[in-house]
Amino acid sequence: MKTRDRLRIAMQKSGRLTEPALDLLTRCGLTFRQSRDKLFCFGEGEPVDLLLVRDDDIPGLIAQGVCDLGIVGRNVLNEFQLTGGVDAAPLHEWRPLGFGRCRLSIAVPHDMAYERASDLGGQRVATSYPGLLGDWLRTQGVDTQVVTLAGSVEIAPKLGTADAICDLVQSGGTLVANQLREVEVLLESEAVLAGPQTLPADERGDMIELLLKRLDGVIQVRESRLLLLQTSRSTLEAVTRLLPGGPQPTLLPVAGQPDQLMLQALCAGEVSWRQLEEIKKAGAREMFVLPVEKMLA
Ligand SMILES: Nc1ncnc2c1ncn2[C@@H]1O[C@H](COP(=O)(O)OP(=O)(O)OP(=O)(O)O)[C@@H](O)[C@H]1O
Ligand SMILES: O=P(O)(O)OC[C@H]1O[C@H](OP(=O)(O)OP(=O)(O)O)[C@H](O)[C@@H]1O
Ligand SMILES: [Mg+2]
Repeated sequence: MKTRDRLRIAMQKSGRLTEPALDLLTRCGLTFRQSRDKLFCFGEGEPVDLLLVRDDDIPGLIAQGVCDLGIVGRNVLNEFQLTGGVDAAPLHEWRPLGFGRCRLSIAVPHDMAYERASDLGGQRVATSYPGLLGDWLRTQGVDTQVVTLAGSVEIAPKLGTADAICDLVQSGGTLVANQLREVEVLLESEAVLAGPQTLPADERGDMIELLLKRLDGVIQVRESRLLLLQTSRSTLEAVTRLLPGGPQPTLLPVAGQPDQLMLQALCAGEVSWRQLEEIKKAGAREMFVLPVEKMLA
């Protein structure tokens, strides 16, 4: 295949991962010219283009070298690794991206007795993930018939085409609506940045390394908060003890008030109202929690 000098990233054209994936790439400083109804988006600033496709096609496009990277659910990536056939050059999960969280679970009708995997012996389980389910059943040593369906898996037990199901669960609402009970979690999933196991040894490899660094910065700050507060020197120790985890806080003098200090702390996650109230009780005042926009270590 002709080598490209621009990086090409595959992502879902229209679905659950589309908005958060575009948002993430935008935060990494990438902008695109084409309208999103098109299959191809040309990158304006950096030499990075997008291919907008069905999520199921993303691992194959990377394995064939049509795209250098893809943003796809771990469920789809791992299923491809198990069932992709000749196309299935081993892929690598370069980064978990923290959105599109769900799990692949086995669920059974409320009236079916289930205590352990062996209870599935001789039963039929419907799924759109025959690779992941088959792999799990093998590790459990259970002989179960896998019924592969493209969608609407949750109604298979009612239709009598299966005894149990193996499907994605997020809120659990679909299971409740279909009188099903979740009994095993096979995979915890989220969107990931997938790519080949070894990066291309040309400019595209350099571009991927740059993108990974930016992604790390974006992912790290997405949850980060900067906490600013004032405290007197006498309450500093008590206040510091209550600070949420993160690197050592910075202390600054307050002009004209020698016993007062301004404290600045980077917190790894949300700072709740309750935490703020506790810190205030310990002697802090003038507290601010600020989102962090960019960070470069
Ligand atoms: N409740 C959920 N149900 C299904 N997938 C979810 C859920 N929450 C997060 N996801 C993740 O989002 C991914 C995309 O889900 P979506 O329903 O948009 O896919 P799709 O219908 O297969 O889309 P496409 O048209 O691209 O094939 C899933 O593969 C999974 O990783
Ligand atoms: O636990 P929940 O929050 O209910 O989410 C899980 C459900 O969502 C998905 O279906 P979707 O609504 O996308 O329909 P589809 O199966 O036709 O894609 C998935 O296949 C489950 O059925
Ligand atoms: Mg799909």
